[in-house]
Amino acid sequence: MPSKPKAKPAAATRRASSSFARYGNAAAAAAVVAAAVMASLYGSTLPPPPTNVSDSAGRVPESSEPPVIRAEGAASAEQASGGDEHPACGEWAASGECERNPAYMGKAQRVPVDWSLPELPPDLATAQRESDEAPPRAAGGARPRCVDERPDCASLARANLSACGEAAFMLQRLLAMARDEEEGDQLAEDGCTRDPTIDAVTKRMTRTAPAWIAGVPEENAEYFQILKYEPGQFYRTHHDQQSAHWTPQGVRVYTFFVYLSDAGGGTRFTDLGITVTPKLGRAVLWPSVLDSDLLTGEREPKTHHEAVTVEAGVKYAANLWIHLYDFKSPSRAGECPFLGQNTHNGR
Ligand SMILES: O=C(O)CCC(=O)C(=O)O
Ligand SMILES: [Fe+2]
Repeated sequence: MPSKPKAKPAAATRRASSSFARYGNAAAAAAVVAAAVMASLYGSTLPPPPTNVSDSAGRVPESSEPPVIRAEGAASAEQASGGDEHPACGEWAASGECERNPAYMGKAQRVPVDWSLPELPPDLATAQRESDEAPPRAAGGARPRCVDERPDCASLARANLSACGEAAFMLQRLLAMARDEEEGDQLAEDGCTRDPTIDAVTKRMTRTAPAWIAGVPEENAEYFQILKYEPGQFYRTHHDQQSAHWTPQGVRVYTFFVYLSDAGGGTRFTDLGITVTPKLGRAVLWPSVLDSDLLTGEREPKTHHEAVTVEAGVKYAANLWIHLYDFKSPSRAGECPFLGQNTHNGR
Protein backbone atom coordinates (compact mmCIF):
# COMPACT_ATOMS: atom_id res chain seq x y z
CA MET A 1 0.00 0.00 0.00
CA PRO A 2 2.42 2.58 -1.19
CA SER A 3 1.72 6.08 -0.15
CA LYS A 4 3.42 9.33 0.49
CA PRO A 5 2.57 11.89 3.06
CA LYS A 6 0.76 14.55 1.17
CA ALA A 7 2.09 18.04 1.27
CA LYS A 8 -0.60 20.32 2.52
CA PRO A 9 -1.22 23.62 0.84
CA ALA A 10 0.68 26.60 2.01
CA ALA A 11 -0.49 30.08 2.58
CA ALA A 12 0.08 33.06 0.44
CA THR A 13 -1.88 36.24 0.20
CA ARG A 14 0.43 39.11 -0.39
CA ARG A 15 3.86 39.73 -1.69
CA ALA A 16 6.36 39.97 1.08
CA SER A 17 9.50 42.02 0.90
CA SER A 18 12.22 40.51 -1.17
CA SER A 19 15.21 38.94 0.45
CA PHE A 20 16.76 38.09 -2.86
CA ALA A 21 19.84 40.16 -2.21
CA ARG A 22 20.57 38.26 0.95
CA TYR A 23 21.01 35.03 -0.91
CA GLY A 24 23.96 36.03 -3.01
CA ASN A 25 25.62 32.78 -3.83
CA ALA A 26 23.78 30.95 -1.14
CA ALA A 27 22.29 28.36 -3.41
CA ALA A 28 25.65 27.57 -4.90
CA ALA A 29 27.12 27.48 -1.43
CA ALA A 30 24.37 25.15 -0.37
CA ALA A 31 25.33 22.83 -3.18
CA VAL A 32 28.83 22.91 -1.80
CA VAL A 33 27.63 22.20 1.69
CA ALA A 34 25.39 19.42 0.47
CA ALA A 35 28.39 17.94 -1.29
CA ALA A 36 30.42 18.30 1.87
CA VAL A 37 27.73 16.68 3.96
CA MET A 38 27.37 13.88 1.51
CA ALA A 39 31.11 13.45 1.24
CA SER A 40 31.41 13.37 5.01
CA LEU A 41 28.68 10.78 5.22
CA TYR A 42 30.02 8.45 2.61
CA GLY A 43 33.14 6.51 2.25
CA SER A 44 36.13 6.43 0.02
CA THR A 45 35.27 3.22 -1.78
CA LEU A 46 34.26 3.90 -5.35
CA PRO A 47 30.69 2.74 -5.79
CA PRO A 48 29.63 0.79 -8.84
CA PRO A 49 27.59 2.87 -11.25
CA PRO A 50 24.01 3.10 -10.02
CA THR A 51 21.77 0.72 -11.87
CA ASN A 52 18.40 2.10 -10.92
CA VAL A 53 18.42 5.76 -11.79
CA SER A 54 15.14 7.02 -13.04
CA ASP A 55 14.51 7.16 -16.75
CA SER A 56 13.59 10.34 -18.55
CA ALA A 57 10.02 10.07 -17.30
CA GLY A 58 11.24 9.81 -13.75
CA ARG A 59 10.28 6.17 -13.38
CA VAL A 60 12.41 3.98 -11.20
CA PRO A 61 12.24 0.21 -11.46
CA GLU A 62 10.33 -1.09 -8.47
CA SER A 63 12.50 -4.08 -7.87
CA SER A 64 15.94 -2.54 -7.99
CA GLU A 65 17.86 -1.70 -4.88
CA PRO A 66 19.50 1.67 -4.47
CA PRO A 67 23.25 1.84 -4.28
CA VAL A 68 23.87 2.59 -0.64
CA ILE A 69 27.38 3.88 -0.28
CA ARG A 70 28.78 3.73 3.16
CA ALA A 71 32.19 3.53 4.73
CA GLU A 72 34.52 5.42 6.99
CA GLY A 73 36.54 8.21 5.51
CA ALA A 74 35.58 10.48 2.72
CA ALA A 75 34.89 10.21 -0.94
CA SER A 76 35.54 13.19 -3.07
CA ALA A 77 32.35 14.77 -4.25
CA GLU A 78 33.40 14.02 -7.79
CA GLN A 79 33.75 10.34 -7.00
CA ALA A 80 30.33 10.28 -5.46
CA SER A 81 28.66 12.17 -8.23
CA GLY A 82 29.40 10.34 -11.44
CA GLY A 83 29.79 12.26 -14.63
CA ASP A 84 32.14 12.06 -17.59
CA GLU A 85 35.10 12.73 -15.38
CA HIS A 86 34.20 9.91 -13.04
CA PRO A 87 37.43 8.01 -12.44
CA ALA A 88 35.76 4.72 -13.17
CA CYS A 89 33.90 5.90 -16.25
CA GLY A 90 36.24 4.35 -18.80
CA GLU A 91 36.43 1.13 -16.88
CA TRP A 92 32.66 0.90 -16.63
CA ALA A 93 32.21 1.64 -20.31
CA ALA A 94 34.80 -0.99 -21.25
CA SER A 95 33.02 -3.58 -19.13
CA GLY A 96 29.71 -3.02 -20.94
CA GLU A 97 27.96 -0.70 -18.51
CA CYS A 98 26.79 1.55 -21.37
CA GLU A 99 24.64 -1.31 -22.64
CA ARG A 100 23.69 -2.72 -19.25
CA ASN A 101 23.06 0.58 -17.55
CA PRO A 102 22.22 3.12 -20.24
CA ALA A 103 20.15 5.40 -18.01
CA TYR A 104 23.07 6.19 -15.77
CA MET A 105 25.83 6.09 -18.34
CA GLY A 106 23.86 8.11 -20.87
CA LYS A 107 22.88 10.70 -18.31
CA ALA A 108 26.42 10.94 -17.07
CA GLN A 109 27.57 11.77 -20.55
CA ARG A 110 24.84 14.28 -21.30
CA VAL A 111 25.00 16.07 -17.97
CA PRO A 112 28.51 16.06 -16.57
CA VAL A 113 28.29 16.91 -12.92
CA ASP A 114 30.26 19.89 -11.84
CA TRP A 115 31.07 19.69 -8.17
CA SER A 116 33.92 22.18 -8.28
CA LEU A 117 33.99 23.96 -4.98
CA PRO A 118 33.98 27.74 -5.17
CA GLU A 119 35.17 29.73 -2.20
CA LEU A 120 32.58 30.30 0.46
CA PRO A 121 31.08 33.79 0.28
CA PRO A 122 32.28 35.98 3.19
CA ASP A 123 29.06 35.82 5.22
CA LEU A 124 28.99 32.06 5.08
CA ALA A 125 32.69 31.81 5.87
CA THR A 126 32.18 34.04 8.92
CA ALA A 127 29.21 32.03 10.11
CA GLN A 128 31.20 28.89 9.69
CA ARG A 129 34.16 30.28 11.65
CA GLU A 130 31.87 31.40 14.45
CA SER A 131 30.30 27.99 14.53
CA ASP A 132 33.73 26.36 14.72
CA GLU A 133 34.76 28.62 17.58
CA ALA A 134 31.56 28.25 19.57
CA PRO A 135 31.47 25.68 22.36
CA PRO A 136 29.71 22.51 21.33
CA ARG A 137 26.03 22.68 22.19
CA ALA A 138 25.01 19.22 22.81
CA ALA A 139 24.69 15.76 23.80
CA GLY A 140 26.42 14.51 26.88
CA GLY A 141 29.56 16.55 26.40
CA ALA A 142 30.57 14.43 23.43
CA ARG A 143 32.67 16.17 20.84
CA PRO A 144 31.79 15.48 17.26
CA ARG A 145 34.38 13.29 15.64
CA CYS A 146 35.47 14.36 12.25
CA VAL A 147 36.63 11.73 9.82
CA ASP A 148 36.82 14.06 6.88
CA GLU A 149 39.80 16.22 5.99
CA ARG A 150 37.66 19.04 4.69
CA PRO A 151 38.22 22.31 6.55
CA ASP A 152 34.49 22.76 7.10
CA CYS A 153 33.94 19.26 8.44
CA ALA A 154 33.99 20.18 12.12
CA SER A 155 31.15 22.64 11.86
CA LEU A 156 29.12 20.24 9.79
CA ALA A 157 29.68 17.45 12.27
CA ARG A 158 28.71 19.74 15.10
CA ALA A 159 25.56 20.80 13.34
CA ASN A 160 24.71 17.18 12.88
CA LEU A 161 25.34 16.38 16.52
CA SER A 162 23.30 19.32 17.73
CA ALA A 163 20.49 18.44 15.41
CA CYS A 164 20.43 15.05 17.07
CA GLY A 165 19.12 16.42 20.36
CA GLU A 166 16.57 18.51 18.54
CA ALA A 167 15.52 15.55 16.46
CA ALA A 168 14.89 13.40 19.50
CA PHE A 169 12.84 16.21 21.02
CA MET A 170 10.94 16.64 17.83
CA LEU A 171 10.18 12.97 17.56
CA GLN A 172 8.82 12.97 21.09
CA ARG A 173 6.59 15.87 20.18
CA LEU A 174 5.56 14.18 16.99
CA LEU A 175 4.52 11.02 18.77
CA ALA A 176 2.45 13.02 21.23
CA MET A 177 0.74 14.79 18.36
CA ALA A 178 0.27 11.53 16.48
CA ARG A 179 -1.98 9.97 19.10
CA ASP A 180 -5.19 11.10 17.48
CA GLU A 181 -4.04 10.93 13.92
CA GLU A 182 -5.12 8.02 11.80
CA GLU A 183 -2.42 8.39 9.21
CA GLY A 184 0.09 10.12 11.36
CA ASP A 185 2.10 11.33 8.46
CA GLN A 186 1.49 15.07 8.31
CA LEU A 187 1.77 16.25 11.81
CA ALA A 188 3.64 19.49 11.97
CA GLU A 189 2.14 22.45 10.25
CA ASP A 190 -0.29 22.75 7.42
CA GLY A 191 0.65 26.33 6.71
CA CYS A 192 -2.43 27.76 8.41
CA THR A 193 -1.85 26.89 12.03
CA ARG A 194 1.15 27.34 14.23
CA ASP A 195 2.43 25.08 16.91
CA PRO A 196 4.69 27.04 19.25
CA THR A 197 6.75 24.03 20.21
CA ILE A 198 7.49 23.03 16.67
CA ASP A 199 8.13 26.64 15.83
CA ALA A 200 10.67 26.91 18.64
CA VAL A 201 12.44 23.82 17.39
CA THR A 202 12.42 25.22 13.88
CA LYS A 203 14.10 28.35 15.14
CA ARG A 204 16.69 26.41 17.07
CA MET A 205 17.36 24.13 14.14
CA THR A 206 17.76 27.14 11.93
CA ARG A 207 20.39 28.43 14.32
CA THR A 208 21.91 24.99 14.70
CA ALA A 209 23.10 25.05 11.16
CA PRO A 210 24.27 28.64 10.81
CA ALA A 211 26.90 27.81 8.28
CA TRP A 212 24.36 26.04 6.16
CA ILE A 213 21.67 28.64 5.91
CA ALA A 214 23.39 31.81 6.99
CA GLY A 215 21.69 34.92 5.78
CA VAL A 216 18.35 33.26 5.17
CA PRO A 217 15.65 34.75 7.38
CA GLU A 218 13.79 32.25 9.50
CA GLU A 219 10.52 33.65 8.07
CA ASN A 220 11.45 32.21 4.71
CA ALA A 221 11.09 28.67 6.03
CA GLU A 222 7.86 26.75 5.87
CA TYR A 223 6.93 24.71 8.92
CA PHE A 224 8.41 21.28 9.43
CA GLN A 225 6.52 18.61 7.63
CA ILE A 226 6.87 15.45 9.62
CA LEU A 227 6.91 12.22 7.64
CA LYS A 228 6.14 8.73 8.74
CA TYR A 229 6.62 5.70 6.52
CA GLU A 230 5.68 2.18 7.47
CA PRO A 231 7.08 -0.89 5.74
CA GLY A 232 6.15 -0.90 2.07
CA GLN A 233 5.78 2.87 1.86
CA PHE A 234 7.89 5.13 -0.34
CA TYR A 235 7.87 8.38 -2.26
CA ARG A 236 9.02 8.02 -5.85
CA THR A 237 11.33 10.35 -7.73
CA HIS A 238 10.34 13.98 -7.55
CA HIS A 239 11.72 17.46 -7.11
CA ASP A 240 11.02 19.71 -4.15
CA GLN A 241 10.88 22.94 -6.14
CA GLN A 242 7.12 23.07 -6.45
CA SER A 243 6.48 26.72 -5.75
CA ALA A 244 5.89 29.05 -8.66
CA HIS A 245 8.29 31.98 -8.88
CA TRP A 246 5.40 34.44 -9.00
CA THR A 247 3.92 33.43 -5.63
CA PRO A 248 4.49 35.66 -2.60
CA GLN A 249 6.86 33.15 -1.07
CA GLY A 250 8.74 32.62 -4.34
CA VAL A 251 10.55 29.45 -5.16
CA ARG A 252 11.72 26.82 -2.72
CA VAL A 253 15.44 27.43 -2.63
CA TYR A 254 16.53 24.73 -0.20
CA THR A 255 15.35 21.57 1.47
CA PHE A 256 16.64 20.97 4.99
CA PHE A 257 15.85 17.34 5.75
CA VAL A 258 16.28 15.74 9.16
CA TYR A 259 15.92 12.06 9.98
CA LEU A 260 14.01 11.36 13.15
CA SER A 261 14.73 7.65 13.36
CA ASP A 262 17.41 5.19 12.36
CA ALA A 263 15.02 2.94 10.49
CA GLY A 264 13.78 2.79 6.98
CA GLY A 265 14.69 3.37 3.39
CA GLY A 266 17.10 6.12 2.55
CA THR A 267 16.75 9.25 0.51
CA ARG A 268 18.15 8.59 -2.92
CA PHE A 269 19.36 11.35 -5.21
CA THR A 270 18.55 9.65 -8.46
CA ASP A 271 20.70 11.77 -10.74
CA LEU A 272 23.70 11.59 -8.47
CA GLY A 273 23.45 7.95 -7.49
CA ILE A 274 23.74 8.85 -3.83
CA THR A 275 21.58 7.41 -1.06
CA VAL A 276 21.57 9.02 2.36
CA THR A 277 20.91 6.48 5.09
CA PRO A 278 18.47 7.53 7.81
CA LYS A 279 20.01 8.15 11.20
CA LEU A 280 18.41 9.99 14.08
CA GLY A 281 19.65 13.55 13.94
CA ARG A 282 21.35 13.31 10.58
CA ALA A 283 20.49 16.27 8.41
CA VAL A 284 20.99 17.00 4.75
CA LEU A 285 20.66 20.33 3.03
CA TRP A 286 20.30 20.61 -0.70
CA PRO A 287 19.46 23.34 -3.16
CA SER A 288 16.44 23.09 -5.40
CA VAL A 289 17.21 26.13 -7.52
CA LEU A 290 20.51 27.57 -8.67
CA ASP A 291 21.34 31.24 -8.15
CA SER A 292 20.79 31.93 -11.81
CA ASP A 293 17.26 30.53 -11.67
CA LEU A 294 15.93 32.02 -8.45
CA LEU A 295 13.52 34.24 -10.35
CA THR A 296 12.39 31.68 -12.87
CA GLY A 297 11.96 28.70 -10.61
CA GLU A 298 13.83 26.40 -12.97
CA ARG A 299 14.75 23.29 -11.01
CA GLU A 300 18.31 22.38 -10.16
CA PRO A 301 18.57 19.26 -12.28
CA LYS A 302 20.82 17.33 -9.92
CA THR A 303 18.51 17.21 -6.93
CA HIS A 304 15.71 14.92 -7.99
CA HIS A 305 15.28 12.42 -5.22
CA GLU A 306 13.09 9.66 -3.85
CA ALA A 307 12.33 8.02 -0.55
CA VAL A 308 13.33 4.40 -0.96
CA THR A 309 10.77 1.80 0.11
CA VAL A 310 10.89 1.06 3.80
CA GLU A 311 11.53 -2.63 4.26
CA ALA A 312 11.36 -2.86 8.03
CA GLY A 313 10.81 -0.53 10.93
CA VAL A 314 9.16 2.86 10.85
CA LYS A 315 10.90 5.80 9.28
CA TYR A 316 10.35 9.26 10.69
CA ALA A 317 11.82 12.36 9.12
CA ALA A 318 11.07 16.04 8.73
CA ASN A 319 11.23 18.39 5.78
CA LEU A 320 11.88 22.07 6.09
CA TRP A 321 11.45 23.89 2.81
CA ILE A 322 13.06 27.30 2.61
CA HIS A 323 11.80 29.91 0.19
CA LEU A 324 13.27 32.87 -1.60
CA TYR A 325 10.90 35.26 0.17
CA ASP A 326 9.03 35.46 3.44
CA PHE A 327 6.73 32.47 3.65
CA LYS A 328 5.38 32.94 7.15
CA SER A 329 3.76 36.36 6.81
CA PRO A 330 1.49 35.40 3.97
CA SER A 331 0.90 32.07 5.63
CA ARG A 332 -0.21 33.73 8.86
CA ALA A 333 -2.61 35.88 6.90
CA GLY A 334 -4.71 32.79 6.74
CA GLU A 335 -5.22 31.78 3.17
CA CYS A 336 -3.80 28.57 1.88
CA PRO A 337 -3.60 28.46 -1.87
CA PHE A 338 -1.74 25.59 -3.38
CA LEU A 339 1.98 26.15 -3.63
CA GLY A 340 2.35 25.19 -7.25
CA GLN A 341 2.24 22.21 -9.49
CA ASN A 342 2.74 18.82 -8.00
CA THR A 343 5.85 17.42 -9.55
CA HIS A 344 5.62 13.94 -8.20
CA ASN A 345 7.50 11.92 -10.76
CA GLY A 346 7.80 15.07 -12.78
CA ARG A 347 10.98 16.38 -14.24
O1 LIG B 1 11.56 10.58 3.04
C1 LIG B 1 12.51 10.90 2.35
O2 LIG B 1 13.61 10.33 2.42
C2 LIG B 1 12.37 12.03 1.37
C3 LIG B 1 11.03 12.72 1.46
C4 LIG B 1 10.87 13.76 0.43
O3 LIG B 1 11.64 13.87 -0.46
C5 LIG B 1 9.76 14.72 0.51
O4 LIG B 1 8.90 14.59 1.38
O5 LIG B 1 9.72 15.65 -0.31
FE1 LIG C 1 11.35 15.66 -1.56
